[in-house]
Amino acid sequence: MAGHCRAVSWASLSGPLTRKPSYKASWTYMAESDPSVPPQVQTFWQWLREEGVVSSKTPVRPGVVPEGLGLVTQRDIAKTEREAGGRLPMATLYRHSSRVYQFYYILCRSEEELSEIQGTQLLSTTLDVKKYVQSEFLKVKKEVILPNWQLFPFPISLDDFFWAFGIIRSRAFSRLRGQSLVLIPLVDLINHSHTVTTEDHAHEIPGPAGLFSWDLLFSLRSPAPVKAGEQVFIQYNLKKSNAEFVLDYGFVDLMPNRDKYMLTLKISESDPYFGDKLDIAESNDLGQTACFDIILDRPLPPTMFPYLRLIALGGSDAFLLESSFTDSVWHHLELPVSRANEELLCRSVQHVCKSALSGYHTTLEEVTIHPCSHCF
Ligand SMILES: C[S@@+](CC[C@H](N)C(=O)[O-])C[C@H]1O[C@@H](n2cnc3c(N)ncnc32)[C@H](O)[C@@H]1O
Repeated sequence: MAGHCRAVSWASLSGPLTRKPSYKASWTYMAESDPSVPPQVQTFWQWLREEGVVSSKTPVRPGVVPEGLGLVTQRDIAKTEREAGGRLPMATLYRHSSRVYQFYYILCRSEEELSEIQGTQLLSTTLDVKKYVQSEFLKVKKEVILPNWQLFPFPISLDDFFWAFGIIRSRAFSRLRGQSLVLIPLVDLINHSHTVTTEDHAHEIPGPAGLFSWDLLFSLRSPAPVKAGEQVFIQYNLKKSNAEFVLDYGFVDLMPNRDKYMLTLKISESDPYFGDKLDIAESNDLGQTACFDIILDRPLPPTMFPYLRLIALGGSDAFLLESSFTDSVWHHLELPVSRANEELLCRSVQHVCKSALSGYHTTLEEVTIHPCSHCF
């Protein structure tokens, strides 16, 4: 089978009713499986070999790596080769490879365990997502599962639903033509590295039938040259904060600028100048509530201080809210308006910080890092 390119189409990725493109997997070479990978993965790999999807010269194979399982190259993938279309074409079908399905994992933590992250924004986001998944499950159960129970080979529990939700969040590829999300099992073994600075890795290419075919190859391109035996990495997401990384993937990333605190500010409805302040905020693309990402070691968001000064505006400074200042008020707010206004905004920021910090049950000095058996 060496050198033979065989395509397998994955019905799970498309259906005749949707008329969406179906993906095909193609491998140009053959590969041996790594004996250290779990038996299920070996069985799956064997099946792929029997189907002619992989071969001994397949450029990557599943391997045991510090991140759990990953994709390890069998030969050098050179830069020129990559640019000339040296792809890692792949697609598979298998389940439960990961040592830890992290999203599922954090969402399924008990209230007591979650109290370890008490005070963090991660806790409130996790609890919100948990509630959302639970309510979605009830909806899906009522509208899809119960009316079609005969289609499901086993009862589906909330736990199964959390599992599926976690799989999608941590393993699906997005932004492909015709599909908002795709799950491609073997490809989903690819791990993240902060050293990769581009998200450009997933591509669709026409299948053997050409441009007008519904069959597409999913092509994953290594963003960097990789030496034989090394792991291939991609960049999962350049924009997510570390809290989002933990929620979606279960780990924090080393890339700078991921440590964010989202400061939420609000113009109070009981403010005597509420209407005027809201008009000014809205004409500067902000609203009654505005969220500002405070990133460690980075300058504060430029619109945060004008917004804070606007919220604090009152007393003898309230003349700035008059209509004659409509065009220039924001410009004035970019610099301190008065000592009283500046002191008020400092006090309110201090108050926000103190109440955020009071949510933690330990101080930084009291925190001891416990080695965790689930961490890599
Ligand atoms: C798409 S899967 C990758 C395959 C996964 N390692 C496995 O064993 O199935 C994503 C998961 O891999 C792990 N992972 C990926 N990149 C990682 C990294 N740089 N550090 C730690 N864990 C990582 C996380 O558990 C993440 O949720």
